[in-house]
Amino acid sequence: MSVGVLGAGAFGTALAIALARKAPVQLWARSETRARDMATHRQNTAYLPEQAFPEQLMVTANLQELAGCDTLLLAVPMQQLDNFIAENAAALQEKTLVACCKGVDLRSGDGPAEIIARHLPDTGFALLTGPSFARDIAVGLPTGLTLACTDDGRGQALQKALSTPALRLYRTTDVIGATLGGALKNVIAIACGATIGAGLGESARATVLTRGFAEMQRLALRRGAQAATLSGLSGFGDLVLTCTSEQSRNYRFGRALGQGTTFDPSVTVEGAATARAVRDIAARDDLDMPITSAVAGLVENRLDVTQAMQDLLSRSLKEE
Ligand SMILES: NC(=O)C1=CN([C@@H]2O[C@H](COP(=O)(O)OP(=O)(O)OC[C@H]3O[C@@H](n4cnc5c(N)ncnc54)[C@H](O)[C@@H]3O)[C@@H](O)[C@H]2O)C=CC1
Ligand SMILES: O=C(CO)COP(=O)(O)O
Repeated sequence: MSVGVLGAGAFGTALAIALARKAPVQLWARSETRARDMATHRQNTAYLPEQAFPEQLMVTANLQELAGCDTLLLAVPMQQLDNFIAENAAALQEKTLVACCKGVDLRSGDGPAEIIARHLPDTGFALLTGPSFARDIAVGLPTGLTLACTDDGRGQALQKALSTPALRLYRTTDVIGATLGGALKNVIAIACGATIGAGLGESARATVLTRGFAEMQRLALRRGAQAATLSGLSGFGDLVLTCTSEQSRNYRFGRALGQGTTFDPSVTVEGAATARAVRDIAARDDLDMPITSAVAGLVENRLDVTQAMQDLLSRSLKEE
């Protein structure tokens, strides 16, 4: 299997570094200047400074140079995926595409599998997701991920090719569960960050995390996911990591909301758009997702954290 990575942000670069420790990898960046800078300095100074590129990592801004790769990892932000696939469909045909993004597209309500199937119906698809910070993967710290692929034969081949001594992939055929777990945990991480940022305490965060997990399960099971996937790395595992770590951008964005401070708008925060997309899906499916709705309200500046928590606390008492 010959692997290329599309998208040279933090995650694409980290995956390329990890995989290039065992085999040649081509990393594609959309900016020619950035690609040249990375090729010269053998590191990604913008997104992952001080992580030296292995010898077998090649960088290019020319997609044609990845023509020989049969497997392409897509590491562009979720809200850019549709345009990215549409613009580059010709170069992506007859490849196995492994989406590495986490989220739900705001315009269509779709995940990566549906978006790719719309543009490239005959293309093999898998999703790589789970608890992992880019820097940890780049450094070579032990990390477990979920590889979801409905075609288990393809899934097995990908699992083998994309695992390394430090990066351990677990396999599932439940693409729906893996997609929704990875998408929704970011929304709940924003809520947890907001809870801590507003000074509401760690006990409150534990409740938000746990009730957020109940929302994740409610939506995912309704959409056909398996409960075991939600309890696995791509669901519960990533939820715990993202809701409790200062490394998480979603958590830090939420914390800034709670503190009433500004947050750099250029930073990728997948949970912000996903909260709005999922709030709309839940309304259509007649599902109760109060924490997700609250995050959507915070993101849209219709609510502040005090009001959002007051709304959650004043709901009628329920069975767990
Ligand atoms: N950073 C992390 O620790 C992890 C990130 N992810 C996921 O990976 C995905 C990408 O995130 P990051 O790499 O962290 O984001 P990032 O903000 O570090 O990088 C995004 C990259 O995508 C490129 N990009 C944006 N729009 C594009 C377009 N239209 N065409 C081509 N390239 C485009 C940017 O130039 C940039 O290189 C997200 O869905 C994120 O949730 C998943 C696990 C860990
Ligand atoms: O997905 C991630 C960890 O698994 C990265 O989280 P952030 O996007 O919140 O930084």
